[in-house]
Amino acid sequence: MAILEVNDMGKKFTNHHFGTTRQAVHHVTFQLEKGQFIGIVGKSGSGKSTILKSIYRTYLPDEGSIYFDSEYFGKLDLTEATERQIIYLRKHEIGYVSQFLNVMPRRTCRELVEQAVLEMGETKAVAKRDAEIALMHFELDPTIWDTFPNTFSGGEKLRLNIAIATVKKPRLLLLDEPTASLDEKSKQRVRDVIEKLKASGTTLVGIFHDIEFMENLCDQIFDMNSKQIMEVASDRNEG
Ligand SMILES: Nc1ncnc2c1ncn2[C@@H]1O[C@H](COP(=O)(O)OP(=O)(O)OP(=O)(O)O)[C@@H](O)[C@H]1O
Repeated sequence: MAILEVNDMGKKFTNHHFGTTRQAVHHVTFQLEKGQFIGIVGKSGSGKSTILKSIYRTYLPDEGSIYFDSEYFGKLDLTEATERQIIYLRKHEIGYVSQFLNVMPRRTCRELVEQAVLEMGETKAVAKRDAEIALMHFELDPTIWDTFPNTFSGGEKLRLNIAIATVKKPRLLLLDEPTASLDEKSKQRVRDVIEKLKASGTTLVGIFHDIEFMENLCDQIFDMNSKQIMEVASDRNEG
């Protein structure tokens, strides 16, 4: 059974001040089974982020449906889910990583990762252990674990962002160019975590400008230009 089914989804933005309407995306259809990864490719402004934000319900689509097979609620249309359901899903089942760190202020790096684990119902001891493993994996220096991330470098913020989202092992993970300014070694670290999450059943939707990075991880690629799925040969996934 599909974990995520996007059916003929569309979203337009109206600017009341200028009296203009822009169709950001139109006719988006794809489905994902448990543990699959779909990559979205297309030129700048073609609506890639709009698709992710519609699934996360930052935006409410005005056409089509987005069915998510929730562990807690069962199958539900995210375009019709209540705010309470969306809040629950964001906390427990659907993760979103962008290039920007958007976290509670005055929480240390370590506390932020621990908090993410605690939200999944784990004990304090497990949260401490998993947070340290994640921070080490993403090579955040222990000297900054107990400091506030507002002074972190761009790359450190990105790596912390990915650590917070992935430590929860969400059922569905949305990745909006999270590796944009990372070096090759850090990208490899992100790839390792994505591979582990896939193997443990996390379903992923991702946008990466680095097509090579994406191709070897993805089961499907959605091309914004043709609105078609390009199947990725399975031998490429094994390589
Ligand atoms: N909140 C918004 N209000 C108005 N227009 C928006 C909004 N969000 C996106 N758009 C418009 O929708 C279109 C698609 O934007 P989107 O960010 O989804 O593209 P993208 O493919 O992710 O681009 P990029 O690769 O440059 O990040 C753009 O024309 C953008 O201006």
